[in-house]
Amino acid sequence: MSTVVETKGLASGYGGQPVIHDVDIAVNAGEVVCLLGNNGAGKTTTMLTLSGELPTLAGEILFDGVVTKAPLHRRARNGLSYVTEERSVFKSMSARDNLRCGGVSPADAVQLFPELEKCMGTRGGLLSGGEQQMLTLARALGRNPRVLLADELSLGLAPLVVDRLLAAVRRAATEAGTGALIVEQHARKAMRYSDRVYVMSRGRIAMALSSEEAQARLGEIEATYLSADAVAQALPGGKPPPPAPAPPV
Ligand SMILES: Nc1ncnc2c1ncn2[C@@H]1O[C@H](COP(=O)(O)OP(=O)(O)OP(=O)(O)O)[C@@H](O)[C@H]1O
Repeated sequence: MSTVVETKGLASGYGGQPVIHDVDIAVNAGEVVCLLGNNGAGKTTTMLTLSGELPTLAGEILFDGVVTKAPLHRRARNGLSYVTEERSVFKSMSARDNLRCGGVSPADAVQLFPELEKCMGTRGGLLSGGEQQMLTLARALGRNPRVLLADELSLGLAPLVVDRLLAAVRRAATEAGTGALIVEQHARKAMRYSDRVYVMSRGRIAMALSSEEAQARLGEIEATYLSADAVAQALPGGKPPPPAPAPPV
């Protein structure tokens, strides 16, 4: 199995100040890998750096085994599709034109998401949140990317739509060999559709495990890294969680 994207000792951040440190991540062709972590853990910063939108401050990024410092548009030409946190449909263009200007045929998009057929003539801004994200993902996957980076694809969407989106990513990995790195709030769901999981905390990789193992340890992962208490502790000067109430005597 070939590694399509890899980081070694990666540090990156803003204004020359690192917020992620010593990040080692690898995604193989045909794999879905999930990046979990609480708010501010550094997931989006990692994705921005992998996409070429933020500069590397230390360490390196390799695409297909070759170190790259190329900007996003060059990485995109070489097979990277990047879906950002913000919904990225062109609001005044029809769904059909959104696809065409991404070089994707509407028929391919409908094959992936049949529910898009009825909205092809509708302006992007008038689509529901779920339809917008299906359109975005259809545009990203329609280019048959070697690497898909998807940041919070399913933010604020209904559980059924989340399943549709994650299943489409899974299929692209299994059937087309895309290597996908996804940031997801729905940890449990994401684990069901992925092969491996990285958990980030305070800008570092805290755990790297198979999705099966992550599912078995979900309670521990949530309590330590994803809960409100874990978020409070990760903040500068964060207080430890209050002690659990004493059992009744
Ligand atoms: N544009 C920016 N300038 C300066 N610091 C930033 C900027 N964007 C993010 N940060 C800081 O970098 C750290 C990591 O943020 P990042 O957005 O990568 O986390 P995240 O895990 O994606 O969180 P969330 O789940 O809330 O999106 C945080 O401390 C955040 O405040």
